[in-house]
Amino acid sequence: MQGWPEVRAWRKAERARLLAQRLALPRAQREAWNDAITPRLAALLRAREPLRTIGFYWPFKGEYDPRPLMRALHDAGLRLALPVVVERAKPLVFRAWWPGIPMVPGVWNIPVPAGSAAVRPDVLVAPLVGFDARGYRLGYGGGYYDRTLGAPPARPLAIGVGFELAALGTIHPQPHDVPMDLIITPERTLRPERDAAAREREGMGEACRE
Ligand SMILES: Nc1nc2c(c(=O)[nH]1)N(C=O)[C@@H](CNc1ccc(C(=O)N[C@@H](CCC(=O)O)C(=O)O)cc1)CN2
Ligand SMILES: Nc1ncnc2c1ncn2[C@@H]1O[C@H](COP(=O)(O)OP(=O)(O)OP(=O)(O)O)[C@@H](O)[C@H]1O
Repeated sequence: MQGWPEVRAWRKAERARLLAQRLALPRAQREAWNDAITPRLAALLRAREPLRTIGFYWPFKGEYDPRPLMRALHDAGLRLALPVVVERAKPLVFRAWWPGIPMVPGVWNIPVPAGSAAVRPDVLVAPLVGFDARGYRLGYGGGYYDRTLGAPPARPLAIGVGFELAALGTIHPQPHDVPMDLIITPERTLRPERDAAAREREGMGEACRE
């Protein structure tokens, strides 16, 4: 693939294909996959304690639905937040969320908390339209998560969540793309950094074997 115009066109087509596939899933299939993701994500977050604030999202277009987990984490005393597009082509702002807080429609009519305080999540759970084994994520094309993760000062731990049908060989990463630290699907947890190091070691092991 040559250059960004070609990659951008390819991403646009892949996005459309993956979204159509996801939206066509029978509800029971989606629910089964959601139910498989929730305990994996919960265990992963528990292993990372102490956590202060977790940035989630309000699902749309057939994304993994994190709301049952959000309620459970809230009851367990964690602080939660939801993304708000405050300005086009700027990082997302996260606003505190708790069960029952009034919501208003944001961009694309995705509900956002009405007027709660802006907070800085130390973990971001990001929905995936597509992903690759190196942890790169394909979203809706706004670049919002890339900008949010690329913005100083402290980079939150980034966890991508999606279904296996979103797996791609490569998303043709560009300089602006920020890889996820972890990716969770109903079937596996990818740790791109660690997996790459393991592949490297195996390769070396092969070469060094007497
Ligand atoms: N559930 C959920 N909430 C979320 C996100 C998400 O991915 N999932 N976001 C994660 O980012 C933010 C909203 N994302 C957006 C991404 C793109 C555009 C947008 O305007 N897209 C252009 C197309 C861009 C292009 O293809 O060049 C458009 O529709 O015209 C708007 C919002 C915040 N909330
Ligand atoms: N840090 C950044 N600074 C400037 N432009 C950026 C930055 N990150 C992304 N962009 C721009 O935003 C667009 C993002 O396209 P890309 O295909 O990477 O989106 P995406 O990762 O699918 O979107 P999203 O993160 O909103 O789900 C590109 O036009 C890119 O040039």
